[in-house]
Formats: sequence, structure tokens, C-alpha cells
Amino acid sequence: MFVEIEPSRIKGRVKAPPSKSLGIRYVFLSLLTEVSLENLPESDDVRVAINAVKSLKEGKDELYLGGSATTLRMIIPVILAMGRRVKLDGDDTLRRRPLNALRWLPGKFSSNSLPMTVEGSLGPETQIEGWESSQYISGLIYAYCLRGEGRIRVIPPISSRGYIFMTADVISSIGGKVTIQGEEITVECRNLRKFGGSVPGDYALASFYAVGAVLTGGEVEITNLYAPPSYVGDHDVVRMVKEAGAESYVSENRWIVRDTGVRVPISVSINDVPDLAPSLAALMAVIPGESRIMDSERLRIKESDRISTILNTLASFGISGSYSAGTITVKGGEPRRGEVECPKDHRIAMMAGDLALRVGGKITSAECVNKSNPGYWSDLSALGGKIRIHE
Ligand SMILES: O=C(O)C1=C[C@@H](OP(=O)(O)O)[C@@H](O)[C@H](O)C1
Ligand SMILES: C=C(OP(=O)(O)O)C(=O)O
Repeated sequence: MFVEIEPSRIKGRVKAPPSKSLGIRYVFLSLLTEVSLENLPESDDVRVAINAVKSLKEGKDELYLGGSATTLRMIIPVILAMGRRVKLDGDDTLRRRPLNALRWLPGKFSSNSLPMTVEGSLGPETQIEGWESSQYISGLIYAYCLRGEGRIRVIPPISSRGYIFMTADVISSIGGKVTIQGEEITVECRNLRKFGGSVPGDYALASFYAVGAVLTGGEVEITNLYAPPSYVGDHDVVRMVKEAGAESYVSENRWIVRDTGVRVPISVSINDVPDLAPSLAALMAVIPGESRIMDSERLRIKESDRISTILNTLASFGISGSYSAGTITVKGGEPRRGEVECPKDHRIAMMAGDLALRVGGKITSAECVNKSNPGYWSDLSALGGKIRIHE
């Protein structure tokens, strides 16, 4: 599948794609209690999570996890809590992603990358590094909730902290108690309640619509989001888009974005919000001067080496950038028409889509967006994007 995009103007209202992170967490709740869900994302990653949790509950000992590292790194502690022996595998993007933090977990692992066999059991307390991924810690919270109680000590530096708070909130919504005090997390789960609800919108995925509006002199109202919580997270993108010069605010769970023509260089740390890097890079591409994405070294271990694929995508649209000591620097200006093949990374395809909305372009292997947001191309079209989708 490929898409051809002509310069467009994004204008209108769109429902935010349901949150991948919350969708996967709600699916994992079915390991703990009875769950009924509406508005589950119809994305590859959520489908993988549903199949994995279902298979685990049915006693199967082989799981296929596609490209979803969230599902992978969350399910490993759960397998240990269950005292099971399970073989895990995934697609070629997941097979390249490191699992070095496994050495902190009390289990036998046939490898530190997929395919692997996991077996073992969980003690009352686990110590684990916090740098590689927050997903292990989210998995340990579920694992200890499954056991009833447990403690986790996270060894700093801690990355993607907001996702740990998100997990704590989700467990709290069924009556579990997760206390986070600095590096210490305690989990207590007794008499859990049933869970029913719908999956709210995803700020990181919505940010591609917001940036598309800013890049094309347009405006967009993105609905079905959730009230920004107090802790750090992808919802902070609302503030970042505003700091870059656009009108950007959330009112009654709707994110309103309007291009003002004002362009202000920004420097942001993505240590806690790594998924924002691709859409922010597209925004920075049109901001004259130098903008910076800091603490970005972990982007190398996402679906693609995102430091390389972000810089390559910018270069495809005539925008120069560089990387040094954890910081991506984008020299913004006026992009030119570009062509990109999706590097098996959904967010890079969406980043290219945003740039192409401004100057025209072609994205091949464009079906890669199905990992998190299969409706991306049709949503852009509904918002005024001049897009030809070639199945
Ligand atoms: O817990 C989650 O839902 C996620 C955590 C993040 O990964 P890291 O914790 O590895 O940064 C993020 O990149 C991923 O898309 C979703
Ligand atoms: C890195 C991502 O997801 P995961 O880690 O779950 O594969 C992502 O969605 O950008």
C-alpha cells in the first residue's frame, strides 16, 4: 500500500484514535478481574495483546507478540508470577529490540532477545533498572497485583515515568493500591472490582493531527481525549505545541489547535515521552532556527532506530538535522516534496504524512500505521488532506 499526498490544509474535527497504552492495559486487566470494554483500538498491537492474554489464560505455552514491546515487556513478569514456562516470539522489529533488563528478573531466559523461552517465579520483591524501558515495571505492577502484593525497587535513571503512573492509575481503577514513593513501588491487590469502560484517545497519536494542522496553516479539534493528569506524559504535547507558537489547549477533553503563523524554536526532553519525538520533529521542520529533542538516545531501541529514521525522513523533505550526545537538533526551514518508505515504524510514516501534507509527498509501505492507528490516512483525508490511497 502507498499514499500520495498533495499540499493540503487540515481543518475540522476528528475523534482521537483510542490510546494504545490504555487499550493494552485494559486488556491486561482481564488477567485480574472481569472486564468489559468499548472503543478498543482495532490496531495490530492491541490485537496482539488480546491474543496473548487470552492464550495465557487458556494455558498455552507459545505466544506471538507481533511488534508490540509493551505487550512483550509487560507479559514477561506476569508469566513469572504465574510460575509458567512460555515461548515468546514476535516480528522482525520486535526481534531486534533489546531486553537487557531481563537480567534483573528472577527467571530463566533462553536469550535476551526474541525468540526466547521464559520460565521461573517471582519473589516478594524485585529490583530492576529503570533506564531501558518502563514497560517491565508496568508488567511487574500487574504481576504483583496478580499475586496479591509485592514491592518493586526501580534503579535510577528512570525513563518514561508517566507510563508507570498510568499503570498505577489503571490498577487503582479496579481497587488495587499502588504506592509510588521515589524509587520504591508497593502493590496491594485485594477484593478487586470488575472493570467496564471505553478507551479514551491517545495524545501521542493525536499529535500527528495537531502538527498536520500547524504545518498546513489549518486548525483542528481533536475529541475523546482524557483530562491531562498531573504527572508527566504524552498529554504534555499540548503545551509543547503551544510553546512552538500555535494556539493549543484542552477544553472538556477536546484538544484545540490552530496555526498562528508564529514559529518559536523549542527544546524538549523526551526521556518521559519518547513517542512524541516523530511528531515534534515534523513540527520543528518548519520552525526557522534550531530546535532540539533531548534525552533521545533510547529512540534507537524503538520499532526502528528512530534517531536515524527521524533524521532520514527530515532529509527526504529537504530539512537538515543532526544528532550528538543524546540530542537531535533540527534546523527548521521550508521543506520540499519528499518520498519515504515506511521503515517498519508506524510513527515515522505518520511523521512523513504530516510533512507531505505541507509540501506533497509519497509514503510507501504505508500500511505500517496499522500498528497503532489504522485510521490515520482516512482521518487525514476527512480533515481535508488531499490523499490518494493505493491499496
Ligand atoms: O507502557 C507503554 O504503554 C509504553 C511505554 C513506552 O515505552 P518505554 O517505556 O520503553 O519508553 C512507549 O514508547 C510505548 O509506545 C508505550
Ligand atoms: C515504541 C512503541 O511501542 P512499543 O514499545 O509498545 O512497541 C511506539 O508505539 O512507538
